[in-house]
Amino acid sequence: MMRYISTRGAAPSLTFGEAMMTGLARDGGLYVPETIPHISPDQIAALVGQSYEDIAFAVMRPYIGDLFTDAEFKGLIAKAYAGFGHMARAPLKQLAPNHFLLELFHGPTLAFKDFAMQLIGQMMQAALAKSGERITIVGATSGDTGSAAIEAFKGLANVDVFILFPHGRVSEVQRRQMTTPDAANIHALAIDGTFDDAQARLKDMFNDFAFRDGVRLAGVNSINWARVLAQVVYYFSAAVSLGAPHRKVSFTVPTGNFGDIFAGYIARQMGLPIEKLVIATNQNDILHRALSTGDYRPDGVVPSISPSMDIQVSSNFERALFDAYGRDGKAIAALMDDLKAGAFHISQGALETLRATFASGRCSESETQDTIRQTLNDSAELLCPHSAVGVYVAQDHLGATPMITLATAHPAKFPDAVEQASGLRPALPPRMADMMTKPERVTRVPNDLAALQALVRERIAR
Ligand SMILES: N[C@@H](CCOP(=O)(O)O)C(=O)O
Repeated sequence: MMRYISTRGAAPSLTFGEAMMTGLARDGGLYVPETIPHISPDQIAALVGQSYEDIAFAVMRPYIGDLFTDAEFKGLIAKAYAGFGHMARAPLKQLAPNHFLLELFHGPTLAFKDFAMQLIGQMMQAALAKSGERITIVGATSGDTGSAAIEAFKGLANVDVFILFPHGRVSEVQRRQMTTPDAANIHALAIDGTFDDAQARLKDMFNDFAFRDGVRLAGVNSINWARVLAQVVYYFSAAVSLGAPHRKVSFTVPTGNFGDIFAGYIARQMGLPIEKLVIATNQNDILHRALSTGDYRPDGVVPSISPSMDIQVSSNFERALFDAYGRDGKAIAALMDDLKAGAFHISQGALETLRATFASGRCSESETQDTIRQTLNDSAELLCPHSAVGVYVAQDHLGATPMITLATAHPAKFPDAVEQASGLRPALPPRMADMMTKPERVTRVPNDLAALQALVRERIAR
């Protein structure tokens, strides 16, 4: 049965169910499968024409061990995607010759995060129903993960959800998606700091074992392997629509915490014929700089019109480094120690390994705006700023291989930025129309571990 190991090599290996409920490994690392299951060209060919749900089952089944029976797992997948607003779940649109857009924003909160969050919501509920346990989820968000988690877990009796978002650094729609749900188990916390601060405090909570065990802490960020796994599926669904396994494709991914593009990497490792995975960054371009120079050096988060990507410490890059360093946990632990001291340098061998799979590019604020305007004119597609970053960077990598750019969020989540760029103000779906006038429930919190822990303890004791 599949086991999961830590990228830092000093935590016990776990089953899928344990890794899903654990979040961060106890040595501070991230869980990855001990081996990556291979899908043969014939098995990929058999996915052609299947529903998104059937592809999801075929791709994820080898990873989940005996946590669920086949029938249970199929039932959870069906429930997870039933609320999506598009029959195809992740439809492909053509933008230009050999350039396609994968629309990942038809889920309940209008962002790609719903693909994984809706499913892990179902899986965690089913696992908790079997164990009878109660958990405390703490999540860090730069805008999209938070609302997706709240939507997936609101109102559940055995889960409390605390979402840390950077005060004043998410769009109004993103903020209201987190602050207007009135379920008692939801706690929206606006932290005085950046997303990197929020994610660092979240990891601090996991690394404080007394706190972690005391509140039964669980994570739904992409530090949780189950999040990454669910996102592998749409790489398969898109690639088979464009001719895989007989034709290669490439993907460009607007990138922040590196979870989404890492899911593409896993699809490639499984055998999906992906030529290149292109990392698209906004002005917070640490990943582009790291791939270009080998230097991974955070230099402060600068707010942008694509706020979900305003990140300098991309958690999942650690998973890619783990493979690039030949799965040497000690080497990864040393790099992460260097990062605590300010930066790390990627060895030449590891850099070449990364460059064999990944390319990268950066998009400025004005290029983002121009791309929104230009894409509307040329293809009648209104992009959100994050997707525009992807489309801009993809244009430098177009060629004989079909390029699929991930459209990670609906433009209506960022109406001000989109209107400023295009003159069009995208409307929220009618089901969300009252959100802009509902009362908000939010607690402003300092960037301070002890204060956050006290707040969590106090709220769950109520
Ligand atoms: N861009 C994300 C940041 C958190 O990423 P995650 O994939 O680790 O949950 C967001 O919008 O919250």
